[in-house]
Amino acid sequence: MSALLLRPRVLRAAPCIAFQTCRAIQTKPQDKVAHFKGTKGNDGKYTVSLIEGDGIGPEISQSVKDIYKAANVPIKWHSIDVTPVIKDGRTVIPDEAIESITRNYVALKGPLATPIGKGHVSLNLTLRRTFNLFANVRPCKSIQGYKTPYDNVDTVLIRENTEGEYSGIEHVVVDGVVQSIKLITRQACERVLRYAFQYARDVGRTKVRAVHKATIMKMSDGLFLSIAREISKDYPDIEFDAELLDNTCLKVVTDPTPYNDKVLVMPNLYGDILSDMCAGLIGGLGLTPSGNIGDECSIFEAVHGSAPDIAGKGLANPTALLLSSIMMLQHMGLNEHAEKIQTAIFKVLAEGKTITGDLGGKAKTAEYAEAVIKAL
Ligand SMILES: NC(=O)C1=CN([C@@H]2O[C@H](COP(=O)(O)OP(=O)(O)OC[C@H]3O[C@@H](n4cnc5c(N)ncnc54)[C@H](O)[C@@H]3O)[C@@H](O)[C@H]2O)C=CC1
Ligand SMILES: O=C(O)CCC(=O)C(=O)O
Repeated sequence: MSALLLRPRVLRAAPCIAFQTCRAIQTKPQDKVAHFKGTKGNDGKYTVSLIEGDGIGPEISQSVKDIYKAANVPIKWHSIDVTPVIKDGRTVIPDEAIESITRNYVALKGPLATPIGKGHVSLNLTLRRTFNLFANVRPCKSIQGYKTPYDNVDTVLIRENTEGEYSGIEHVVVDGVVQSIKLITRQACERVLRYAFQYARDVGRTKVRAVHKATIMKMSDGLFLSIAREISKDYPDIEFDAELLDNTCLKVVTDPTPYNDKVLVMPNLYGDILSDMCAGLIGGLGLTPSGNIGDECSIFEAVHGSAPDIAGKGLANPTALLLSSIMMLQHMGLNEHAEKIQTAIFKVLAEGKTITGDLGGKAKTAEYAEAVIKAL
């Protein structure tokens, strides 16, 4: 049944946190049972849908596949093609791809490029909407041994993932005047906010902070904020406050430490931008993972895009996609495998001998992956 049809009482049920966490992603392991619905096949393996993606996507996906094979992770990849098709005048994901993710409940996705100012709609956004992936969880934690201006960044940002500024409702009013609508619904606010409070509780973060611009967007962000206040009453153990987005940006880059005990939750666009900013604090987009979480399926992907400037040169850092896959393994309850691979990644990064160019090293993507395999 469409979530839109659910009665409010059902919507208010606390969402189950979709994945367990460990050192890279968070500071404290969770004890909550993941709600991954997939089951192993007769061969003892899970099937995971894999979208290799555009630009650097195939290169970094290859690293994940190589490392998983070496680590004997009980996963079979089902590669799917999401080249868009037009159906009834709308750009949609091919049925086979939708069926694969629906069947497997989980996917790992490389970056998908979107044409600028023309062409097809974003397939990233289409996937999030198709599968109702309402919360985008973006943790960002300093890598031990990799020196940046701050060595204690540990932010967790949860972004509303299906509407807001990315609703895709745009039209020409008259020649020279266009309108893009920021759509905010109570239903989408409630589910992502409740998820954020529950997430904070489950991972031992004591505060939830709503990031907004309700001073300007009094109705849309105003609704988000007022629902955040309402929901906070159901979580008396979690401190709640709110902060204007511009102030958050200033404070995070001035001193990220006060954000280490918080979960930041916000409308779609703010989360997109703020997460890139946080990535900059720990060494860049080559390092930050994310999970698009839904009630049925979840899709894990790096925060970064297709990096056309370095695509096809073997220069990409696969760590962000690898850490996204670690979030995926935790979501699937494959914690030992997650821990083993993650430990190897951090060992290689901390040693600093075989790191990629974005981190100041000289290693090619495949050499880095080989070093991780040796460290397993
Ligand atoms: N979730 C997704 O699939 C996303 C897709 N995109 C798409 O990606 C395309 C390019 O967007 P950009 O704005 O250039 O952002 P981008 O994230 O692709 O690249 C920004 C900068 O970060 C670097 N970078 C990114 N990932 C890296 C990695 N793994 N290793 C080393 N360096 C890395 C790039 O070389 C570039 O200099 C666009 O078509 C956009 O629509 C952008 C963001 C997210
Ligand atoms: O779909 C795109 O082109 C980029 C989307 C993006 O940056 C994101 O939402 O993470």
